[in-house]
Amino acid sequence: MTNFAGAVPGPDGRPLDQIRITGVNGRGRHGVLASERATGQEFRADVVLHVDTRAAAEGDDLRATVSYADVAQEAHDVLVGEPVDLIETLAERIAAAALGHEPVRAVDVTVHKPQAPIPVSFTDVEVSIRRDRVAVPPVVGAAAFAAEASPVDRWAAEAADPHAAAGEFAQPERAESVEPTTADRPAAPAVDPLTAPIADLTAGDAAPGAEPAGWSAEAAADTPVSGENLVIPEITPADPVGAVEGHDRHQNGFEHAGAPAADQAAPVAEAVEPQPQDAGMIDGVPSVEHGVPAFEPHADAPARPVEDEAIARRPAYDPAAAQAHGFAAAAEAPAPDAAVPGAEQYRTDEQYRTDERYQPDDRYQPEQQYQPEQYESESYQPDAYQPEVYQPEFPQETRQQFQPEQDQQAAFAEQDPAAFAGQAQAGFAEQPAPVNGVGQRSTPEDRLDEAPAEPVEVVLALGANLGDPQATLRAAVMDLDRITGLQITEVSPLARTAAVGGPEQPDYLNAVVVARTSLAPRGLLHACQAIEYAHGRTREEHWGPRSLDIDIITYGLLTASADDLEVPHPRAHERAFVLEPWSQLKPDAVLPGLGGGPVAQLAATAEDRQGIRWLALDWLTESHSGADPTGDVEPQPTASHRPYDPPAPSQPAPSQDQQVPEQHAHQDRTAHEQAFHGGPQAGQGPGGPYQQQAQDPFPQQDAFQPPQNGAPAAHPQGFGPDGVPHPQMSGAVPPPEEALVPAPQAPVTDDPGARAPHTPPAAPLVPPAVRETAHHDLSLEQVPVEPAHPVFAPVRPHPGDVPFAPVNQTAGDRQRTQPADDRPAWAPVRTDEHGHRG
Ligand SMILES: Nc1ncnc2c1ncn2[C@@H]1O[C@H](COP(=O)(O)OP(=O)(O)OP(=O)(O)O)[C@@H](O)[C@H]1O
Ligand SMILES: Nc1nc2c(c(=O)[nH]1)N=C(CO)CN2
Repeated sequence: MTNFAGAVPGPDGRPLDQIRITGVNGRGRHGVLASERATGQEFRADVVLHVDTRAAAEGDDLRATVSYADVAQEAHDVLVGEPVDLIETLAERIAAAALGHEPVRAVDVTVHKPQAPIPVSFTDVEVSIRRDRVAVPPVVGAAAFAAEASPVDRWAAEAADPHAAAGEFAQPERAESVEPTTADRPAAPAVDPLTAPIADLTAGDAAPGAEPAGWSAEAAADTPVSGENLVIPEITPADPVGAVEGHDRHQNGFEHAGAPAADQAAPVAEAVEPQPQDAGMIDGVPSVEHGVPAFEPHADAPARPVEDEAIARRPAYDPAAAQAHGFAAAAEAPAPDAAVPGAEQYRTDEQYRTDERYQPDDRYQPEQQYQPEQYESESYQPDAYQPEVYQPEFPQETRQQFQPEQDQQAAFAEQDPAAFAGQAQAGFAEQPAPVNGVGQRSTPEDRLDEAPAEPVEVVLALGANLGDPQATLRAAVMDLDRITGLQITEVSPLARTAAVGGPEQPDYLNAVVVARTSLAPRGLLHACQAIEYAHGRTREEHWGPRSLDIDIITYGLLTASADDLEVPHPRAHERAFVLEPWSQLKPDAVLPGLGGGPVAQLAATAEDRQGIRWLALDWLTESHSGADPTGDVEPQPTASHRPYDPPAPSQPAPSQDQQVPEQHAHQDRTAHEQAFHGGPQAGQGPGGPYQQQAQDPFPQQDAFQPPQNGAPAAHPQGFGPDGVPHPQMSGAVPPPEEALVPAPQAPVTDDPGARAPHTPPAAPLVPPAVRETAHHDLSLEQVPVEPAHPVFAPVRPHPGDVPFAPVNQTAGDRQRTQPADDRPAWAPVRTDEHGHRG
């Protein structure tokens, strides 16, 4: 009954259990036809609740799980409630209601419409969605973000001031706070170092953790929702429940937000094609298309204002608000389900509450069913939480984050009652304490088992040098993004790097992804390891060759060490193969912890920096490692058959010393196109529809200039350190030069005077981010933009822009972040059920 394969992993990485409710019936008036509105018809819902049921089973206690009766009732209420056009909307609302129950970590909803007005014989129409608790806050308002000093600046300021108080980049005892930069901000609560960067991003101009300044529930309730200010994180393809974060708020005091939630629900849900999100990373069977979302907001939609971000954090569907507003109107119509036999079977809340078997003992307060306080009771939390365990490592302020939320809030309230009250109104005060999948704080082994209260930004490093590394890394990116509780936001260029340490082995391909996660650090480690294993990872030799390696580089600003996991990764600070792609993606990134600092500077001085052979921008959609990205053909690298024999040059042959790898690369690319896609214009390329461009997507050699003093000689084929194809590799084709970012040549300098001043460009210059992290002066170097690059826009085409569109970014977001450039920043990777790109 569910269309989603594979269990959803819980915060600890273990698969969650499932509670299935099938065939919830209701007669509703949903549909786009007037006749459907007038007469109504039958709708049916199936709901799968992904819950950890162990604690409930252990204590035989309903309170530790979710009452299926409640969820069934809520599903029924939606089916018979306010008429909407789409069954997608119904599914979204039911999912939101289910996720309103704390123990539910994810939910699958199928809505059936067996009597749909279809003029041919059919059995049923159904829509299935999976939603989970990871909510990605809205794309950062560029202005709000730009107003902040960059992390590097803050780091430098802190490093330069010997008298500086505990700062954000300090070692553990000083790692807890991110200072508001605006004097008149309300005082913030102690900031959770895990979530501080995210709080920064999401709170816009407000203090970390606070609702945006000036926002009030009442004011937001009056905010009209239109294509202009409609916020879409709730329903972006793999952004399953932006609604849910808001919904949590509903559950915790947000229901007073008022009408717009109900108003919002219809346009939001009907505008976007739900994209199932498969948690199948365990079995490694991709079943998701990261496609172009159906919904695009108004072309000149403004960057999301702060107020919009507040709205974005509210539920897409708020049953309470709907009841008060949307449903009230619906109630004036004749009750569509009045005569549905058996409807009363779902009306069991009351039964539960009056049924002796479920009578609460003195601890049981139905209205507090999943409130955090309940878990403070002895039976629920005998030994779960012992702050003193952590005391030696943490100063008081830092420990605050591991105290129950209520304690933090009490401290905050004491510190600044007014600010506290403001936040309480906006839902802060009643946010649940971090809990595991059953709504009950588990006994953490250590803090690496603690799930964060809010999604945390994490940086993961991927590496591979066996098999078809590029294909593996691509698949790994998609697998990571499918983890329930993890959502990739950005992907770095791909670096080919000389192997560091270990035995003699082939070069690596390395990349870095930035993601947000609601998983505990250890849960994230296990999920990453599951993906490693799914891709054939074995651990035979220390630092030996491997099909896939995924390291957790950072987990927010957390600094923690245990036998099995250390964050930040203890060797990240010295590894150019991690730092360089990371700094390309995030030029301002700062590595916290011992040996940390600005990533670009660390990259510049890392010992293995010379081992960075090239960086490719378009690796998610173009093949640089030799394997056919469609998976149809597996080219064999042999002396007699190169994967992509270059065709006869269409240009005058370059002189010997001009025959740089880029030339090979370009030729190889063209040959690749001919071999696998019938030539450059042969319909849909591997990157999906965005690659169908009128102009030759692979410009001729003379259409652009190769980097003047940039890219070092990459080996035109083969993957061995000496350029000879390695027997274990399927061959390596360097990317075409338009996809290359010059690899580092000289140490980076922070002295702007050391860089030649920019002359007015005849053509766009190499983007600053590239220049600054390429470690040499490219100020006069020009790169062509016409004809269009095939897939990726250059790194950071506009200051402050997102360099690579998040994997899940919507078309609307692309428009906002790439206003002056109609080339796609990122072509969605489409995969079939076997993970092959279509
Ligand atoms: N931040 C981290 N990310 C991933 N694994 C970690 C981390 N910290 C500790 N580990 C532990 O390291 C163990 C070895 O990991 P792995 O085999 O991937 O190491 P490696 O990649 O060969 O070497 P390196 O850790 O130097 O990258 C893992 O089983 C894991 O428990
Ligand atoms: N170039 C490169 N060298 C390595 C890598 C890697 O990913 N890239 N990983 C290692 C262990 O994790 C050891 N050495």
